[in-house]
Amino acid sequence: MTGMLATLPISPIKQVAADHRRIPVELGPRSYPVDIGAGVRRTLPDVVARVGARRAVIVSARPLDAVPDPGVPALRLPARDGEADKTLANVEALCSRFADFGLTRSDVVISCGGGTTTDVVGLAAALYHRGVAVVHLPTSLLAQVDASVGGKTAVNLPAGKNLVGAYWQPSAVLCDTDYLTTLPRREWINGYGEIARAHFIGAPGLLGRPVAEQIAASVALKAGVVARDERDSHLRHILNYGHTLGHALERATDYALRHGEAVAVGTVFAGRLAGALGRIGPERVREHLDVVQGYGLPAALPAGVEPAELVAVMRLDKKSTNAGLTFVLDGADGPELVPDVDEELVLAALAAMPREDPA
Ligand SMILES: NC(=O)c1ccc[n+]([C@@H]2O[C@H](COP(=O)([O-])OP(=O)(O)OC[C@H]3O[C@@H](n4cnc5c(N)ncnc54)[C@H](O)[C@@H]3O)[C@@H](O)[C@H]2O)c1
Ligand SMILES: [Zn+2]
Repeated sequence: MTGMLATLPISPIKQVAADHRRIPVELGPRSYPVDIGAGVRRTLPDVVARVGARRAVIVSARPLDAVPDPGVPALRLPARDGEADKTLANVEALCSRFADFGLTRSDVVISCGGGTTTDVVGLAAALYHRGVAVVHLPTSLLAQVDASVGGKTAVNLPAGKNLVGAYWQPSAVLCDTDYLTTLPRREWINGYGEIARAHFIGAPGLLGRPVAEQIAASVALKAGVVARDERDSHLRHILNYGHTLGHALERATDYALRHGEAVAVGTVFAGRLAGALGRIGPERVREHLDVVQGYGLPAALPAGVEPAELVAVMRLDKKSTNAGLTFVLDGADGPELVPDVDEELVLAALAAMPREDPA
Protein backbone atom coordinates (compact mmCIF):
# COMPACT_ATOMS: atom_id res chain seq x y z
CA MET A 1 0.00 0.00 0.00
CA THR A 2 1.29 3.47 -0.84
CA GLY A 3 0.23 6.98 0.04
CA MET A 4 0.45 6.80 3.79
CA LEU A 5 -0.11 9.69 6.14
CA ALA A 6 2.27 12.56 5.56
CA THR A 7 2.21 13.39 9.26
CA LEU A 8 2.82 10.32 11.35
CA PRO A 9 0.81 9.86 14.50
CA ILE A 10 3.00 10.28 17.58
CA SER A 11 1.73 9.68 21.11
CA PRO A 12 2.19 12.44 23.68
CA ILE A 13 4.98 12.19 26.27
CA LYS A 14 3.87 13.16 29.75
CA GLN A 15 6.48 14.21 32.29
CA VAL A 16 5.30 12.45 35.47
CA ALA A 17 8.30 13.46 37.60
CA ALA A 18 11.80 14.85 37.04
CA ASP A 19 13.13 11.60 35.56
CA HIS A 20 9.90 9.79 34.82
CA ARG A 21 8.11 10.01 31.48
CA ARG A 22 4.86 8.30 30.55
CA ILE A 23 3.57 7.47 27.09
CA PRO A 24 0.07 6.09 26.57
CA VAL A 25 -0.55 3.33 24.04
CA GLU A 26 -4.16 4.13 23.14
CA LEU A 27 -5.99 0.95 22.27
CA GLY A 28 -9.41 1.46 23.82
CA PRO A 29 -10.00 -1.09 26.59
CA ARG A 30 -6.50 -2.50 25.96
CA SER A 31 -4.72 0.84 26.49
CA TYR A 32 -1.65 0.91 28.72
CA PRO A 33 1.15 3.21 29.81
CA VAL A 34 4.84 2.87 29.01
CA ASP A 35 6.86 4.43 31.84
CA ILE A 36 10.46 5.46 31.28
CA GLY A 37 13.10 6.64 33.73
CA ALA A 38 15.64 5.75 36.40
CA GLY A 39 14.01 3.65 39.08
CA VAL A 40 10.55 3.25 37.49
CA ARG A 41 10.62 -0.46 38.38
CA ARG A 42 9.77 0.62 41.93
CA THR A 43 6.23 1.46 40.78
CA LEU A 44 5.60 -2.25 40.13
CA PRO A 45 3.39 -2.76 43.24
CA ASP A 46 1.09 0.08 42.08
CA VAL A 47 0.90 -1.46 38.61
CA VAL A 48 0.05 -4.89 40.02
CA ALA A 49 -2.59 -3.33 42.29
CA ARG A 50 -4.12 -1.53 39.29
CA VAL A 51 -4.30 -4.83 37.39
CA GLY A 52 -6.10 -6.26 40.43
CA ALA A 53 -3.93 -9.39 40.52
CA ARG A 54 -3.82 -11.44 43.70
CA ARG A 55 -0.67 -13.33 42.79
CA ALA A 56 2.16 -12.92 40.33
CA VAL A 57 4.71 -15.01 38.49
CA ILE A 58 7.94 -13.15 37.83
CA VAL A 59 10.09 -14.50 35.00
CA SER A 60 13.48 -12.81 35.05
CA ALA A 61 16.63 -13.19 33.00
CA ARG A 62 18.35 -10.64 35.24
CA PRO A 63 19.66 -11.25 38.80
CA LEU A 64 17.11 -12.22 41.44
CA ASP A 65 16.89 -8.75 42.98
CA ALA A 66 16.28 -7.03 39.61
CA VAL A 67 12.50 -7.13 40.09
CA PRO A 68 11.11 -5.50 43.25
CA ASP A 69 8.48 -7.14 45.44
CA PRO A 70 5.22 -6.84 43.48
CA GLY A 71 3.18 -6.51 46.66
CA VAL A 72 1.33 -9.82 46.20
CA PRO A 73 2.49 -13.43 46.74
CA ALA A 74 4.86 -14.18 43.88
CA LEU A 75 6.68 -17.09 42.29
CA ARG A 76 10.07 -16.17 40.86
CA LEU A 77 11.34 -18.12 37.86
CA PRO A 78 14.81 -17.66 36.37
CA ALA A 79 15.10 -17.34 32.58
CA ARG A 80 17.83 -16.84 30.01
CA ASP A 81 17.92 -14.20 27.27
CA GLY A 82 18.86 -15.29 23.78
CA GLU A 83 17.28 -16.61 20.59
CA ALA A 84 18.07 -20.23 21.56
CA ASP A 85 15.59 -20.02 24.45
CA LYS A 86 12.82 -18.37 22.44
CA THR A 87 11.04 -21.68 21.92
CA LEU A 88 7.58 -23.22 22.18
CA ALA A 89 9.07 -25.72 24.63
CA ASN A 90 9.87 -22.84 26.97
CA VAL A 91 6.37 -21.40 26.54
CA GLU A 92 4.97 -24.77 27.59
CA ALA A 93 7.36 -25.04 30.52
CA LEU A 94 6.38 -21.56 31.74
CA CYS A 95 2.64 -22.30 31.45
CA SER A 96 3.13 -25.50 33.46
CA ARG A 97 4.83 -23.53 36.22
CA PHE A 98 1.98 -20.97 36.16
CA ALA A 99 -0.51 -23.82 36.59
CA ASP A 100 1.45 -25.49 39.42
CA PHE A 101 1.51 -22.15 41.23
CA GLY A 102 -2.26 -21.80 40.82
CA LEU A 103 -2.07 -18.64 38.72
CA THR A 104 -5.56 -17.64 37.55
CA ARG A 105 -6.48 -15.56 34.57
CA SER A 106 -7.10 -12.54 36.79
CA ASP A 107 -3.53 -12.66 38.11
CA VAL A 108 -0.39 -11.28 36.46
CA VAL A 109 2.82 -12.40 34.81
CA ILE A 110 5.86 -10.13 35.00
CA SER A 111 8.74 -10.39 32.53
CA CYS A 112 12.21 -8.96 33.09
CA GLY A 113 14.94 -9.25 30.48
CA GLY A 114 15.90 -8.53 26.89
CA GLY A 115 13.53 -8.69 23.94
CA THR A 116 13.87 -12.45 23.70
CA THR A 117 12.56 -12.83 27.26
CA THR A 118 9.71 -10.30 26.88
CA ASP A 119 8.74 -12.12 23.64
CA VAL A 120 8.63 -15.62 25.11
CA VAL A 121 6.98 -14.57 28.39
CA GLY A 122 4.53 -12.40 26.45
CA LEU A 123 3.49 -15.39 24.36
CA ALA A 124 3.12 -17.61 27.43
CA ALA A 125 0.88 -14.92 28.98
CA ALA A 126 -1.14 -14.68 25.74
CA LEU A 127 -1.82 -18.42 25.78
CA TYR A 128 -2.20 -19.26 29.47
CA HIS A 129 -5.95 -19.41 30.24
CA ARG A 130 -6.36 -17.78 26.80
CA GLY A 131 -4.69 -14.67 28.14
CA VAL A 132 -3.43 -13.44 31.52
CA ALA A 133 -2.21 -9.89 32.19
CA VAL A 134 1.50 -9.31 31.59
CA VAL A 135 3.77 -6.46 32.67
CA HIS A 136 7.11 -6.07 30.91
CA LEU A 137 10.30 -4.80 32.55
CA PRO A 138 12.61 -4.66 29.52
CA THR A 139 16.32 -4.51 30.38
CA SER A 140 18.08 -4.00 27.03
CA LEU A 141 17.92 -0.76 25.05
CA LEU A 142 16.37 -2.63 22.12
CA ALA A 143 13.68 -4.13 24.31
CA GLN A 144 12.92 -0.73 25.87
CA VAL A 145 12.58 1.14 22.58
CA ASP A 146 10.97 -1.63 20.56
CA ALA A 147 10.36 -5.23 21.63
CA SER A 148 8.34 -4.67 24.82
CA VAL A 149 5.93 -2.14 23.29
CA GLY A 150 3.17 -2.91 20.79
CA GLY A 151 1.89 -6.33 21.81
CA LYS A 152 3.64 -8.56 19.33
CA THR A 153 4.94 -11.75 20.92
CA ALA A 154 6.61 -14.69 19.23
CA VAL A 155 8.99 -17.62 19.47
CA ASN A 156 11.29 -19.21 16.91
CA LEU A 157 10.98 -22.49 15.05
CA PRO A 158 13.85 -24.39 13.41
CA ALA A 159 12.34 -23.13 10.13
CA GLY A 160 12.79 -19.48 11.10
CA LYS A 161 12.59 -16.66 13.62
CA ASN A 162 9.31 -15.41 15.11
CA LEU A 163 7.18 -17.91 13.19
CA VAL A 164 4.76 -18.64 16.04
CA GLY A 165 3.22 -15.81 18.00
CA ALA A 166 0.23 -13.75 19.02
CA TYR A 167 -0.80 -10.17 19.54
CA TRP A 168 -1.09 -9.70 23.29
CA GLN A 169 -0.84 -6.21 24.70
CA PRO A 170 0.85 -5.82 28.10
CA SER A 171 -0.97 -4.07 30.96
CA ALA A 172 2.05 -1.82 31.48
CA VAL A 173 5.69 -1.49 30.44
CA LEU A 174 8.29 -0.19 32.88
CA CYS A 175 11.47 0.90 31.07
CA ASP A 176 13.85 1.41 33.98
CA THR A 177 16.95 3.07 32.56
CA ASP A 178 18.94 1.91 35.61
CA TYR A 179 18.89 -1.56 34.04
CA LEU A 180 21.02 -0.24 31.19
CA THR A 181 24.04 0.48 33.41
CA THR A 182 25.23 -3.12 32.95
CA LEU A 183 24.45 -3.37 29.22
CA PRO A 184 27.46 -4.33 27.06
CA ARG A 185 28.55 -1.85 24.39
CA ARG A 186 27.38 -3.95 21.47
CA GLU A 187 23.89 -4.15 22.95
CA TRP A 188 23.80 -0.35 23.19
CA ILE A 189 24.69 -0.22 19.50
CA ASN A 190 21.95 -2.76 18.83
CA GLY A 191 19.34 -0.48 20.38
CA TYR A 192 20.73 2.62 18.71
CA GLY A 193 20.04 1.05 15.32
CA GLU A 194 16.32 1.39 16.02
CA ILE A 195 16.67 4.90 17.46
CA ALA A 196 18.65 6.01 14.38
CA ARG A 197 16.00 4.70 11.98
CA ALA A 198 13.35 6.56 14.01
CA HIS A 199 15.04 9.80 12.84
CA PHE A 200 13.57 9.23 9.39
CA ILE A 201 10.06 8.22 10.39
CA GLY A 202 9.05 10.97 12.76
CA ALA A 203 11.48 11.06 15.71
CA PRO A 204 14.41 13.19 14.48
CA GLY A 205 17.01 15.09 16.48
CA LEU A 206 17.70 12.50 19.18
CA LEU A 207 21.43 12.22 18.57
CA GLY A 208 23.32 13.27 21.70
CA ARG A 209 20.15 13.58 23.81
CA PRO A 210 19.88 11.80 27.21
CA VAL A 211 18.97 8.14 26.76
CA ALA A 212 15.63 8.42 28.60
CA GLU A 213 14.61 11.09 26.11
CA GLN A 214 15.75 8.95 23.18
CA ILE A 215 13.75 5.98 24.48
CA ALA A 216 10.67 8.12 25.16
CA ALA A 217 10.67 9.65 21.67
CA SER A 218 11.12 6.25 19.99
CA VAL A 219 8.35 4.74 22.12
CA ALA A 220 6.04 7.70 21.42
CA LEU A 221 6.52 7.07 17.71
CA LYS A 222 5.87 3.35 17.98
CA ALA A 223 2.90 3.87 20.33
CA GLY A 224 1.29 6.32 17.91
CA VAL A 225 1.66 3.95 14.98
CA VAL A 226 0.50 0.89 16.95
CA ALA A 227 -2.58 2.80 18.21
CA ARG A 228 -3.67 3.23 14.59
CA ASP A 229 -2.58 -0.13 13.23
CA GLU A 230 -2.36 -2.67 16.03
CA ARG A 231 -2.20 -5.67 13.73
CA ASP A 232 0.22 -4.64 11.04
CA SER A 233 -2.27 -4.12 8.26
CA HIS A 234 -0.94 -0.83 6.90
CA LEU A 235 0.76 1.96 8.86
CA ARG A 236 2.82 -0.29 11.15
CA HIS A 237 5.02 -1.15 8.15
CA ILE A 238 6.52 2.31 8.51
CA LEU A 239 8.37 1.06 11.58
CA ASN A 240 10.27 -1.29 9.28
CA TYR A 241 12.32 1.59 7.86
CA GLY A 242 15.74 0.17 6.99
CA HIS A 243 14.51 -3.34 7.74
CA THR A 244 14.11 -4.85 4.24
CA LEU A 245 17.85 -4.85 3.67
CA GLY A 246 18.45 -5.15 7.42
CA HIS A 247 16.70 -8.51 7.63
CA ALA A 248 18.50 -9.72 4.49
CA LEU A 249 21.86 -8.73 5.98
CA GLU A 250 21.13 -10.59 9.21
CA ARG A 251 20.30 -13.72 7.23
CA ALA A 252 23.11 -13.39 4.70
CA THR A 253 25.68 -13.01 7.50
CA ASP A 254 24.10 -15.86 9.46
CA TYR A 255 23.25 -13.36 12.22
CA ALA A 256 26.84 -12.24 12.71
CA LEU A 257 25.40 -8.70 12.56
CA ARG A 258 23.14 -7.72 15.46
CA HIS A 259 19.67 -6.65 14.37
CA GLY A 260 20.28 -2.95 15.08
CA GLU A 261 23.57 -3.00 13.19
CA ALA A 262 21.89 -4.55 10.15
CA VAL A 263 19.04 -2.00 10.36
CA ALA A 264 21.63 0.80 10.46
CA VAL A 265 23.20 -0.36 7.19
CA GLY A 266 19.69 -0.86 5.82
CA THR A 267 18.81 2.72 6.78
CA VAL A 268 21.80 4.11 4.88
CA PHE A 269 20.70 2.00 1.94
CA ALA A 270 17.07 3.17 2.16
CA GLY A 271 18.34 6.73 1.85
CA ARG A 272 20.44 5.91 -1.20
CA LEU A 273 17.63 3.99 -2.86
CA ALA A 274 15.16 6.84 -2.23
CA GLY A 275 17.75 9.17 -3.77
CA ALA A 276 18.19 6.92 -6.81
CA LEU A 277 14.41 6.92 -7.28
CA GLY A 278 14.34 10.72 -7.14
CA ARG A 279 12.19 10.68 -4.02
CA ILE A 280 14.64 12.75 -1.93
CA GLY A 281 17.58 15.05 -2.69
CA PRO A 282 21.28 14.43 -2.08
CA GLU A 283 21.28 16.30 1.24
CA ARG A 284 18.63 14.01 2.69
CA VAL A 285 20.53 10.98 1.35
CA ARG A 286 23.64 12.26 3.11
CA GLU A 287 21.65 12.79 6.32
CA HIS A 288 21.08 9.02 6.49
CA LEU A 289 24.81 8.37 6.57
CA ASP A 290 25.44 11.20 9.03
CA VAL A 291 22.80 10.05 11.52
CA VAL A 292 23.83 6.39 11.38
CA GLN A 293 27.51 7.23 11.81
CA GLY A 294 26.64 9.77 14.50
CA TYR A 295 25.35 6.93 16.66
CA GLY A 296 28.56 4.97 16.06
CA LEU A 297 26.63 2.46 13.97
CA PRO A 298 28.00 0.57 10.96
CA ALA A 299 27.07 2.12 7.61
CA ALA A 300 28.90 -0.18 5.18
CA LEU A 301 27.96 -3.52 3.67
CA PRO A 302 29.98 -6.31 5.30
CA ALA A 303 32.74 -7.77 3.14
CA GLY A 304 31.74 -10.88 1.27
CA VAL A 305 27.99 -10.36 0.85
CA GLU A 306 27.06 -9.93 -2.78
CA PRO A 307 24.25 -7.67 -4.09
CA ALA A 308 22.64 -10.56 -6.03
CA GLU A 309 22.52 -12.70 -2.89
CA LEU A 310 20.95 -9.87 -0.89
CA VAL A 311 18.31 -9.31 -3.58
CA ALA A 312 17.47 -13.02 -3.53
CA VAL A 313 17.01 -12.93 0.25
CA MET A 314 14.97 -9.71 0.08
CA ARG A 315 12.59 -11.36 -2.37
CA LEU A 316 11.74 -13.80 0.43
CA ASP A 317 10.84 -10.91 2.76
CA LYS A 318 7.31 -11.09 4.21
CA LYS A 319 6.33 -7.78 2.65
CA SER A 320 7.56 -8.77 -0.79
CA THR A 321 5.46 -11.85 -1.54
CA ASN A 322 3.06 -10.28 -4.01
CA ALA A 323 4.68 -7.03 -4.78
CA GLY A 324 8.25 -7.67 -5.91
CA LEU A 325 10.98 -5.88 -3.97
CA THR A 326 9.31 -3.70 -1.36
CA PHE A 327 10.92 -0.99 0.77
CA VAL A 328 9.78 1.69 3.18
CA LEU A 329 11.22 4.83 1.61
CA ASP A 330 11.37 8.50 2.46
CA GLY A 331 9.85 11.02 0.06
CA ALA A 332 8.15 14.40 -0.24
CA ASP A 333 5.09 13.04 1.61
CA GLY A 334 7.14 11.31 4.31
CA PRO A 335 8.00 7.63 4.53
CA GLU A 336 5.78 5.14 2.74
CA LEU A 337 5.76 1.55 1.56
CA VAL A 338 7.05 1.39 -2.01
CA PRO A 339 6.32 -1.90 -3.79
CA ASP A 340 7.85 -3.28 -6.97
CA VAL A 341 11.12 -1.40 -6.93
CA ASP A 342 13.11 -2.18 -10.08
CA GLU A 343 15.65 -4.93 -9.37
CA GLU A 344 18.37 -3.35 -11.54
CA LEU A 345 18.08 -0.16 -9.53
CA VAL A 346 18.35 -2.07 -6.25
CA LEU A 347 21.41 -3.96 -7.51
CA ALA A 348 23.06 -0.73 -8.63
CA ALA A 349 22.34 0.99 -5.31
CA LEU A 350 23.78 -2.00 -3.44
CA ALA A 351 26.89 -2.02 -5.63
CA ALA A 352 27.41 1.67 -4.86
CA MET A 353 27.17 1.19 -1.06
CA PRO A 354 30.24 1.75 1.10
CA ARG A 355 32.01 -1.56 1.77
CA GLU A 356 33.73 -2.86 4.86
CA ASP A 357 37.34 -3.88 4.26
CA PRO A 358 37.79 -7.65 4.29
CA ALA A 359 39.34 -8.62 7.64
N1 LIG B 1 7.81 -8.19 19.85
C1 LIG B 1 8.32 -7.20 19.13
O1 LIG B 1 7.60 -6.30 18.66
C2 LIG B 1 9.78 -7.17 18.89
C3 LIG B 1 10.38 -6.03 18.33
C4 LIG B 1 11.75 -6.02 18.19
C5 LIG B 1 12.50 -7.12 18.56
N2 LIG B 1 11.88 -8.21 19.08
C6 LIG B 1 12.66 -9.39 19.50
O2 LIG B 1 13.56 -8.99 20.51
C7 LIG B 1 14.71 -9.83 20.47
C8 LIG B 1 15.94 -8.98 20.58
O3 LIG B 1 15.96 -8.34 21.83
P1 LIG B 1 17.33 -8.03 22.55
O4 LIG B 1 18.23 -7.34 21.63
O5 LIG B 1 17.03 -7.42 23.86
O6 LIG B 1 17.94 -9.51 22.71
P2 LIG B 1 18.27 -10.41 23.98
O7 LIG B 1 17.05 -10.62 24.81
O8 LIG B 1 18.96 -11.62 23.47
O9 LIG B 1 19.30 -9.52 24.81
C9 LIG B 1 20.49 -9.16 24.21
C10 LIG B 1 21.68 -9.39 25.15
O10 LIG B 1 21.68 -8.38 26.14
C11 LIG B 1 21.82 -8.99 27.42
N3 LIG B 1 21.16 -8.10 28.38
C12 LIG B 1 19.87 -7.73 28.39
N4 LIG B 1 19.66 -6.83 29.37
C13 LIG B 1 20.85 -6.65 29.98
C14 LIG B 1 21.28 -5.83 31.06
N5 LIG B 1 20.45 -4.98 31.67
N6 LIG B 1 22.58 -5.90 31.43
C15 LIG B 1 23.44 -6.72 30.79
N7 LIG B 1 23.10 -7.51 29.76
C16 LIG B 1 21.80 -7.47 29.36
C17 LIG B 1 21.16 -10.33 27.26
O11 LIG B 1 21.58 -11.24 28.25
C18 LIG B 1 21.63 -10.72 25.87
O12 LIG B 1 22.92 -11.25 25.90
C19 LIG B 1 14.61 -10.63 19.19
O13 LIG B 1 14.26 -11.95 19.48
C20 LIG B 1 13.51 -9.94 18.41
O14 LIG B 1 12.80 -10.82 17.57
C21 LIG B 1 10.55 -8.26 19.26
ZN1 LIG C 1 13.86 -3.73 14.23
